[in-house]
Amino acid sequence: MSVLDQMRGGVVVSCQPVDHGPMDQPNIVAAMAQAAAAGGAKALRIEGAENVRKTRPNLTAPIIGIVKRDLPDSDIRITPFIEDVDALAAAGADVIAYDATNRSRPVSTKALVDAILEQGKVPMADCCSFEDAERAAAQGAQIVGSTLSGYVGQHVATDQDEPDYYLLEQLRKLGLFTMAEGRYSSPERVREGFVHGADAVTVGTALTRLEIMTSWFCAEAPNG
Ligand SMILES: CC(=O)N[C@H](C=O)[C@@H](O)[C@H](O)[C@H](O)COP(=O)(O)O
Repeated sequence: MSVLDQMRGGVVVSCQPVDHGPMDQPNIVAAMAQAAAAGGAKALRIEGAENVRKTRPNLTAPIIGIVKRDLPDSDIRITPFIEDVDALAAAGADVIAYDATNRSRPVSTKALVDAILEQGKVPMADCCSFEDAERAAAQGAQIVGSTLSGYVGQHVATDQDEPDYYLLEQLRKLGLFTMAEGRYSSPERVREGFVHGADAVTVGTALTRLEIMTSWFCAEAPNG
């Protein structure tokens, strides 16, 4: 079965602990991935080649790999360099996701897609708009995701904001595999994602960022 068919109609769990928090360790990421797969996740989204390498051996489900970087001269964070693509491929990622927004960047999106295809991996475009996805489709991306909607520009979405169902419906029209991603923080939102045309829905924070999840519950307690 192809990687896309393995993910179709299912939930992808993004195992990205809070940066530099106590759970930000390859062993823990690998354990979270195994637990998520045991719970029914059809694929895992993993940040960092080291985490992918640690996770791969104990998992049959596809891995969507990314590398996140903080660059001094660009706002692009997700898989900005060809060397990131190569490291993720060598570590065992099946899909490689990259920032597909139209912002100033060190390496063109076309070069990134070409490098991912050259490695025999599936390119996934993390988009914030329909235009991003259209451009990505023309360049050879095989998955388009709503990942960056709400995170580019002035207003930055909070975890409490709704997912971008409208963008999802637009992405659907391209006829590519459509990933709903970003603020799918409850089973109801996952259901809505499929109603609005997702082929798969990625859930991150609500399952794998314990500090943030805990704070949601604590916010309802009288002593915070
Ligand atoms: C904007 C950005 O950098 N998103 C990242 C992409 O990898 C992750 O921080 C998100 O956790 C992931 O997309 C899943 O989304 P959510 O955590 O909302 O379920």
